[in-house]
Amino acid sequence: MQLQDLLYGVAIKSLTGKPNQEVTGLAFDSRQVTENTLFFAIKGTVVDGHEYIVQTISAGASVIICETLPKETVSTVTYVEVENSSIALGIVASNFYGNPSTKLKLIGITGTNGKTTIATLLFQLFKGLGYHVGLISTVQNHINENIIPATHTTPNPIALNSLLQDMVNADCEYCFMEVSSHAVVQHRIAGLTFSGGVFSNITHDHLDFHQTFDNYLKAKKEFFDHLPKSSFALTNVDDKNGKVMLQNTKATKKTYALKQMADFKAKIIENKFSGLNLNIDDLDVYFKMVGSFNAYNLLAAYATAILLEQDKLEVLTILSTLAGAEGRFDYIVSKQGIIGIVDYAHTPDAVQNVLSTVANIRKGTEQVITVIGCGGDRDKTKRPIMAQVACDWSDKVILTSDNPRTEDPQIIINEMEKGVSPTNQRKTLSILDRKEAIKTACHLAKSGDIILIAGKGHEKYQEINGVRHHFDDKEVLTEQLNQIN
Ligand SMILES: CC(=O)N[C@H]1[C@@H](OP(=O)(O)OP(=O)(O)OC[C@H]2O[C@@H](n3ccc(=O)[nH]c3=O)[C@H](O)[C@@H]2O)O[C@H](CO)[C@@H](O)[C@@H]1O[C@H](C)C(=O)N[C@@H](C)C(=O)N[C@H](CCC(=O)O)C(=O)O
Ligand SMILES: Nc1ncnc2c1ncn2[C@@H]1O[C@H](COP(=O)(O)OP(=O)(O)OP(=O)(O)O)[C@@H](O)[C@H]1O
Ligand SMILES: N[C@H](CCC[C@H](N)C(=O)O)C(=O)O
Ligand SMILES: [Mg+2]
Repeated sequence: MQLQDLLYGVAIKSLTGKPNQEVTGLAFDSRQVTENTLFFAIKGTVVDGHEYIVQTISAGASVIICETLPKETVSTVTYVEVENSSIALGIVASNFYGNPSTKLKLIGITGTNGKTTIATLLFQLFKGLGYHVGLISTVQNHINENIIPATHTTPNPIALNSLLQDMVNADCEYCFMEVSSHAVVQHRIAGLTFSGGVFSNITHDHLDFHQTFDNYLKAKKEFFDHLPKSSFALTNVDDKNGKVMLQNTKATKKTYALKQMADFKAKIIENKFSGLNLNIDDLDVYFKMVGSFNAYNLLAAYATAILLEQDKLEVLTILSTLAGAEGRFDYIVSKQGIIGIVDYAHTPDAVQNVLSTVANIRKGTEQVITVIGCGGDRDKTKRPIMAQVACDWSDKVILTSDNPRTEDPQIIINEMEKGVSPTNQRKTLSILDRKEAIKTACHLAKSGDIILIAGKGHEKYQEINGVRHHFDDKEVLTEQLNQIN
């Protein structure tokens, strides 16, 4: 493709060299550069991509997009100076792949918790309604029936636009995607045309990356600030920051809530292990999904479908049969009648939501045993709070390892232990090995008891020092529950 066409929509500060270079590939990583590649020099959280410019030219890069021009330039190479290389990457990637987001209806879902659940429900719902559909999510990406493994919640702009182009080629009319706050700040969604945006909620997470809650909130809000006038912006007004999200959006504002006045309302009639009974837009409907937090997710999916002009009865009929995403309140009952739940709760709010759901639906005499850890190289401030919430809502807690990544897992556990109050200490154990922790929980449980394994949900690995070792909470839990008599 010609450079001039790729640069359409990019705010250029200066251009040095031929403006009509042929570009056959894009890369933001020097290690991916080959002949006639356009290289984007990006200042990252670890290194500065500008340091690799010379190396990429030796590897065949014909165009460099950068924020600072190198002191020495090469005459055969075109240098495009921009204010922000990450924004340019989003716009150029979109042009390179034929602006696929304009050729289908792209709906973005943002919020601390619930993104995967809402996006997956919408994907399953629209497939059930007979459409060709795409999904971009933490668990996996989908083009209709085809599964494409996910590396991030929101992929980088090259992977993202390539995926969207494949969806367009597969005749997808809709794509439901998660928009993480990292993706907004790093402009992974720059250049995309959204038909709608959905906000689930905002609570404590990712303060390692955003530093303050206010920055985190601004990142989420920025997604709505950039939505086009032709799109809709749907927000949860039961969340105290729900209205803030839409303050400056040009999109058509719509609201949903269980407790406040809203455009889309639902009321929980019954909340049991067998599912939810909701009154939704004046109709009583039974759903397979469990927990009041899932009432919000179901309502968000329902409202989105109605805003996308789908038939109310058809939508509710299909939604009532769906189970949501893998590893979210996924439960099994052992031969002895022990209930084992695997859930992806990895924030204080999510842990509280899952455990309060358990508290609401338990009969009263059984014990709740929670196995929980916190990820390494992630927000350290949530560690003691997650342990505290787990203790406040459980009869026994086993603190263990999650994905330690490059950190010492024992130090992570020590930081969690700081949240355990003296009165809660007697119900808390620390077992470093996650399998041992799950095994111990199963041995402590008696018939009727409820075991929650929190934090890793669908994940099939445990990441230790850059290596992903096979680990599957549900597999281990099932195996251990089957072994006890
Ligand atoms: C903190 C973070 O988001 N990091 C992402 C970021 O990396 P970075 O800014 O640290 O990059 P860097 O290593 O400093 O490098 C800077 C630039 O130099 C380039 N480089 C680097 C080395 C080299 O030899 N040559 C070279 O050209 C890099 O490709 C990059 O363009 O840009 C990379 C490329 O897109 C991402 O893969 C990487 O995700 C890391 C792996 C990650 O773990 N991200 C997580 C935190 C994340 O994004 N999570 C959210 C979900 C959060 C949620 O669920 O709510 C997500 O959307 O997945
Ligand atoms: N609407 C909700 N409100 C609060 N907690 C929720 C909600 N939906 C799900 N949760 C909790 O959060 C966990 C993660 O849910 P989900 O995967 O849908 O969120 P996510 O926003 O995609 O997370 P991530 O940021 O990791 O991608 C669930 O396992 C559950 O414990
Ligand atoms: N998207 C979240 C997932 C956390 C899952 C948890 N198992 C962990 O590793 O911390 C993150 O990257 O922060
Ligand atoms: Mg997700």
